[in-house]
Amino acid sequence: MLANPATKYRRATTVDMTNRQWPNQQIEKAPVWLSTDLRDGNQAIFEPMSVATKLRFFDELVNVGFKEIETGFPAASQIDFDVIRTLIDEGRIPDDVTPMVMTQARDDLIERTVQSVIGAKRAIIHIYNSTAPVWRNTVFRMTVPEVIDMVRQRVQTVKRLTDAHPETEWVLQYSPECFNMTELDVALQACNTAIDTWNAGPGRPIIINLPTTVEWSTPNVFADQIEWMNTRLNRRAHVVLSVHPHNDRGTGVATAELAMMAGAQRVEGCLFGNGERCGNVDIVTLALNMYTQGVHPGLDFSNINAIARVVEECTQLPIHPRHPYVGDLVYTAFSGSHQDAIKKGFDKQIDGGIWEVPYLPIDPKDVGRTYDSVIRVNSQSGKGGIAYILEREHGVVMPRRMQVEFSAVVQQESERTEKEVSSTELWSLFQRTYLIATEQGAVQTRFNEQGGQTRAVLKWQQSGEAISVEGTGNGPVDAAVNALQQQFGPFNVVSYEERSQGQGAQAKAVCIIEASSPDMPAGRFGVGIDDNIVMASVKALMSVVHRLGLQATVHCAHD
Ligand SMILES: CC(=O)SCCNC(=O)CCNC(=O)[C@H](O)C(C)(C)COP(=O)(O)OP(=O)(O)OC[C@H]1O[C@@H](n2cnc3c(N)ncnc32)[C@H](O)[C@@H]1OP(=O)(O)O
Ligand SMILES: CC(C)C(=O)C(=O)O
Repeated sequence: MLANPATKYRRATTVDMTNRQWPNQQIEKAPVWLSTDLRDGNQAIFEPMSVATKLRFFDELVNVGFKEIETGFPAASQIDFDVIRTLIDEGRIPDDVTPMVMTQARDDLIERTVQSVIGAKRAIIHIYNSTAPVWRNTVFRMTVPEVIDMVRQRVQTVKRLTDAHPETEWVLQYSPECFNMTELDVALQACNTAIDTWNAGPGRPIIINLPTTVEWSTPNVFADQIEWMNTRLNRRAHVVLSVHPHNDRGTGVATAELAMMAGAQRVEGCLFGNGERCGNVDIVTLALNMYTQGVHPGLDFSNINAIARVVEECTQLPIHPRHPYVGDLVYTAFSGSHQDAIKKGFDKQIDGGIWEVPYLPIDPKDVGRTYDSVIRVNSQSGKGGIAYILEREHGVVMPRRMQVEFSAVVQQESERTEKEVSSTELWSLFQRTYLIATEQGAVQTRFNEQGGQTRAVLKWQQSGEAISVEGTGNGPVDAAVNALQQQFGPFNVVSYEERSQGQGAQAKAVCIIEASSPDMPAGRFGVGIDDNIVMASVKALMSVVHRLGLQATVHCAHD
């Protein structure tokens, strides 16, 4: 890299404006969306799409809700010509959808382009030429007046060819390519020439499409450029002002959003930001950004994964796991404080209420995603996330102090393995920690009432010995505690919770007991799960005794 990049790179020209309006605007309604997936997107992939693939993609775009779709560059490729002809000849374009075809501003190409859409109900002919100084001087080797004259002549060609087919409703789209790098007065002259030559007016609509062909400035400069044009275009009421942002600086979405605030009525882009170099603006992100501001974008992403799979198959390009709204990881929190906040947010979230779950800007369900992987556990995770998974996937609701206790166990495990702890592994760790003692040696119990007291007899095998203990108390749990104290010495039940796991006939009782002992005054938790509530409590007691590290002190009543 250079010590002084200013010797090599020119800074974008700012717009001299004192009364800019766009910073005070908000995006209040959806723009007209044009998908250029089949044109700009198709220009940017290893293997351009076949006719069949393009037709499949077109159907998907219609399903998503696009009303304008650029199907290709028919004068450049037979495939693109065949696609648009198939769509028209087979009546595959819904009445409310308008196809667009693109061409350079060259007579021979325009002629073939118009031929490709003869017979369409409505069609947009899109012509472009670059207006920026480097292109004028290097590619076209033309002066400004010569470039303007080229625009006039090519629009006349489109007009002449389309006027011969009044059965189609024709729309002209003119793009001054590299608009963002063009002197504003030159861009305005080119656009107004197109507008006037087309004779835009009632029944003769025109789209003026202003691209950031190669993104060059901060988005606020582009917004200024759009506002400047918006207030100066001829016949403004008959012009649809469109933008076509690219993403070379990684600010394509911001550029489009500020442009909409500055007066853009239409946005061209691709699903998931495919397109030349760093992509066209990502229409999915733009649309869902609007949605999460409470403005419906008019596009339907309620099954975003299915759409993503179609796009991946058609483009043969994978979508990044962190891609906004759709990436595999974008609804997942690994870090403890995020997990804790998300769990609390879910607990508090009211069905049908304003969405207020921390760290999740959108309810994953609105785009057809589940809550399954919202929380994943690794060494960065904390108690909240672990508790969330155990509760959601295994129906175990841990009391707060137990969450702290178990998260230390999980932390140790994930640091030992240096890996994520899956939900299955988490459950197995939970079982090894809390349930193993009771599952290994099945306890047999007998309870009966004696003079208003409950008498408990507990039997189990321990190190090959059959143990049997007895105790009385004011209920089965109290009696069982007293019986176990005979065997293990004193311990004190600090808290007791019982809930059901599952529903209906399959439901089980989950009992969680916290107990302390003279050697472990801070206490430990034990868990018992059983079809029977009392049995779950006894198992939880056996578990907590084991976790307190209590050893048999008295061997009583051996069978
Ligand atoms: C920013 C964008 O995405 S714009 C879209 C770009 N997409 C494409 O180009 C894909 C399809 N294009 C193609 O396949 C080819 O360019 C074709 C088939 C259309 C034309 O191919 P060719 O006739 O071989 O010409 P080629 O592409 O090399 O064009 C160069 C000529 O066109 C001129 N030209 C380039 N762009 C334009 C334009 N927008 N309007 C008018 N003339 C143009 C150049 O000045 C050059 O003229 P010259 O030969 O007199 O110097
Ligand atoms: C709108 C056209 C010319 C385009 O693809 C671009 O400028 O990026």
